[in-house]
Formats: sequence, structure tokens, C-alpha cells
Amino acid sequence: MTGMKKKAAIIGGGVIGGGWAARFLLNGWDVAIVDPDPQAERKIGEVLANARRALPALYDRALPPEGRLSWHDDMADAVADADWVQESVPETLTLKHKVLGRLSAMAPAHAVIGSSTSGFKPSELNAEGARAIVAHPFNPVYLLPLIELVGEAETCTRASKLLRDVGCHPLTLRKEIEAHIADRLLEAVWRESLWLVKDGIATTEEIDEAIRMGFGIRWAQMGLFETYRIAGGEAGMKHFMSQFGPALSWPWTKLMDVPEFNDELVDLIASQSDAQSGHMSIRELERLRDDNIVGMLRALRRTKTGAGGVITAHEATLPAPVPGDLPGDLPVTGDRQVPTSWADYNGHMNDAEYLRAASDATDRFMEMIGADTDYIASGCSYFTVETHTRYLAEVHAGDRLRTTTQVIDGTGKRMHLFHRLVRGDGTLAATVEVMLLHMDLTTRATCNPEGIVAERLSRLAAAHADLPAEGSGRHVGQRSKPAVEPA
Ligand SMILES: NC(=O)C1=CN([C@@H]2O[C@H](COP(=O)(O)OP(=O)(O)OC[C@H]3O[C@@H](n4cnc5c(N)ncnc54)[C@H](O)[C@@H]3O)[C@@H](O)[C@H]2O)C=CC1
Ligand SMILES: C[N+](C)(C)CC(=O)CC(=O)[O-]
Repeated sequence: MTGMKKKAAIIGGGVIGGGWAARFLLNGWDVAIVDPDPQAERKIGEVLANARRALPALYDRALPPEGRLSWHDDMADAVADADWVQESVPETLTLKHKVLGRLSAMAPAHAVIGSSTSGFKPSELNAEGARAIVAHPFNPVYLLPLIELVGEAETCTRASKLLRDVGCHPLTLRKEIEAHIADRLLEAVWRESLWLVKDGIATTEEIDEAIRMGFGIRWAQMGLFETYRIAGGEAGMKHFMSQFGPALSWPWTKLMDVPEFNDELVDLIASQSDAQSGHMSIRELERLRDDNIVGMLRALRRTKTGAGGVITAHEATLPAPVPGDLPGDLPVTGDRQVPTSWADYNGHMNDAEYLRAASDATDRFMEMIGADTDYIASGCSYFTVETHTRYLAEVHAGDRLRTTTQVIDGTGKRMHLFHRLVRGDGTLAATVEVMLLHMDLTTRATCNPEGIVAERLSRLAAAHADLPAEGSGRHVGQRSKPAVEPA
């Protein structure tokens, strides 16, 4: 987050309003909520608990400290000083008119007023004088970056900037249309699915299998058109279109035809869905969904594809770690939350992930001394040749984990580092000692670093020389002596 502390007012704190509240709050904004439902506070508390587990796990840096959450009966109190007002009341045009009209009169002039509406156009929402834009999110709002923006151009531009600050991907529509872009696509899939169930061709479970075992996995990383481009083989999209174009006039779709939406259809779908997933509560399903989305998004981070690129771009704007209350006057080379995917069957952070945290710290340290991507592109780098890890305390998914780095030796081609991994409660969880050698990437042979890298490394080595490094220089315990000495 950049600049002054920001505030969001959330009007309607159900499934979507709760997700918006979590997105803003966990990115350091103050959040004021209005919802007349007596259960709203409990429900949002549960959504926030899920979000706190999931959202920070997307990042290799800590998110800013959470903002302040407040509850209001009075809309005017909630929107006072707000930078963003998000309406997420039920999808009824008369209710939206009433709420958006009041918000437009009460909210500060600079505040963006966004509506979560899945289907209404800005011209419909503002027909009675409101000044809202559509800011349509996707469930779970705290994890999925897409927000479709529709409406007045200058407001959409301001909204885009604010949304990027909280890790979202704004997509501004060229023209207003009912249900925007994504829901038009989803409605097509939904309508075909209702037919398939109604006609007894597939159950809800079989349709979900058809999606999640196949094209659902493809869509997250390349969407529709890029996926089909590849499906055209070397001849690409033109070939794909000429091969599959004729199918458009075959009876492959029932899109023009709507199944009768009656109690019988609702009962059929609901009973199949209960049989398929009724053994889990909605919150359990949400946690399973969140863990899977985090895993997929972390995979997409590696290739900076789709939503993965949004996360790395947002991460680059997060505040750099500061020493704070960490022991020793050492550079802080890591500050993150432990993702659920780092936990193992023993219910704690897997041994391999300690090395990963240390490896990330080495990368940060290299950047600090100038051995950054430009330096590596110029032909030199460091290679790790030996590590020694001491596992001192358990670390769990969700724990904050900070790393400091001490230089033990920086002479010649050697860079001998001592990383301390410290848990959120201040406990030293591990030390990872690493020996690296400076390399010429062309000859693949060792060589001495020169210039700024050599200077900064030796300056830090001198500054750290007198600091204690308890546990460094240790090695894995020697074999115990055999009871009888071999002859
Ligand atoms: N559920 C979903 O998957 C998605 C929903 N949306 C849109 O988000 C909006 C909200 O939908 P949901 O969160 O699903 O509905 P919901 O029924 O879960 O939540 C609506 C909330 O608004 C509250 N509310 C009703 N009247 C209010 C008022 N006058 N002032 C303040 N709060 C009031 C209700 O107590 C309830 O908590 C709709 O416009 C919907 O189209 C957008 C994306 C996805
Ligand atoms: C079902 N829905 C139309 C409310 C869905 C959305 O609007 C977006 C989503 O999260 O799928």
C-alpha cells in the first residue's frame, strides 16, 4: 500500500461484502461495515478467519499491518472519510437504487462508489441520480484478483489505481452490457449445465468432474483464446477456426433455449448437489477451495502467467522488511507468512521449506550487495556449495517468519552466510549456514567478485565480524563410537 492510510465502507456484508472487507482490511485499509443482519458480524468474522489463512500465503513478503474494522448502523457514519464505498446488497434494482442514491448523497466527493452487481449496467443503477460505477468481483474476493469496472471513465481510472494497490486486477469494459464479460460466459456454461442435469445426461458431480479434470485447469492459465490457439497446432488459430467453425451451426448448444426454472429443477439440482458435497460445511468447502486456489496461484507466480503476474507485481509494491524487534543489527532478508502448502503430515513446516526460506534470504542478500538480476545478466553470480540447517523450533502454517543474515566470511570468492529464521513470537526457529562461491557464468569456473559487490560484501563482513554467531560452524553429529574397536 502506498501513501496515507485509506478507508473503505462496505454496505452489505454477505458473501461478497465479507470478501471485499477482507481484501481491504488485510491490505492495511480501515474498513467500516453496514449490514442489518444480526448474524453479519459472526459471518464476516468467519470469512476474515479464512482470508487471514489464505491471502498472505500468496506472497513472499508480509502484507501491511491490518487496518481497523468497525461496525455501523448509520450509513453516514460508515462512509465519512471513505476513499472507497462498495455496495454489496442483494441483486434487486429497487434496493440498489435506494442504497446507491443515499450513498451518492453522503459519500465524500473523492470516494469511488462501486456496486458489486453481477448483472445491472451503470445506466440502470444510476437511473435515479446515483453516481456509482460497477466494480464486479469474484468469489472469494480476497483471493481472486479480477474486478470488472464499468462506468464513467475518470472514476474507473481512479478506481483501477486503488484496486491495484490492494492486489486486484481491474478490467475496464469498453461498453456497458448486462452481466459484463465474465458472467455472460458463466451464464452460458450454467445454462448448458442445467439442461444436462434436467435432461438426465449428467449429474451435478459428473459436470463438475468434466470441468475440474480438464478444461478448468487450462482456463486458469491461458483463458479461452490462447488455449484454442494451441489447439490449432502449428497452423494456429486460423486452422483451429476452420476446423471447428462449422460446429457453430451444429446442435451443440442449447443457448437459445432456456430450461423452465421451476421447483422441480431446483429440487433436482439441489438434491444432487447435497449428495455430492453435503458431507462438508460451507466453511470447510471454502477452506478447501482457498487452499487449492493459493496453490494454483503460487504455481502461476513462477511463470508470471495470468493472476500469478498480478501477485508478483503487487508484492513489489509492499513495504520492504524492517529490522523491528529482531535481535542483532543485521539485514532483514525475509519477512513473510508461512503458506499452508509449506506444512506437512506432521502438522508443521516441512524441513525442505526451511532451506527454501534460507534460499530466498540468500537471493535478497545478493540483491542487497548488488549481485542482482542485472549483475547476473552481465555474467557473474554465486553458487551454493554447502548448507547446514539447525531445526530449533516448530513453525506452523500462518506463522510469520522473518530472516536475518550475518556475513561470516566475504573474502575472495567466498560468501559464507549465517541466516537466522525467527518466528513471529520472537523464537529462533532455525539457523541455516550457507557457503557460496562467486562464479563466472560463461566459463562456469570460480572467480573473485569485483566492484560494488566485493566492496559491499567486505564492508558487511567487517561490520558483522564481532557479532556472535552461536551454532555456526556446526556439522551433523559424528557417528557414535562402536562398542568394540575393530581389530
Ligand atoms: N454471491 C456471489 O457469488 C456474487 C455476488 N455478487 C453480487 O454481490 C451482491 C451481493 O450478493 P451476495 O453477497 O451474494 O448476497 P448476500 O445475500 O450474501 O449478502 C447481501 C447482504 O446485504 C445485506 N443487506 C440487505 N439490505 C441491506 C441494506 N439496505 N443495507 C446494508 N446491507 C443490506 C444483507 O443483510 C446481506 O448480508 C449482489 O449484487 C450480487 O450480484 C457479485 C459477485 C459474485
Ligand atoms: C452467480 N453470480 C452471477 C453471482 C456469480 C458472479 O457474479 C461472479 C462469481 O464469483 O462467479
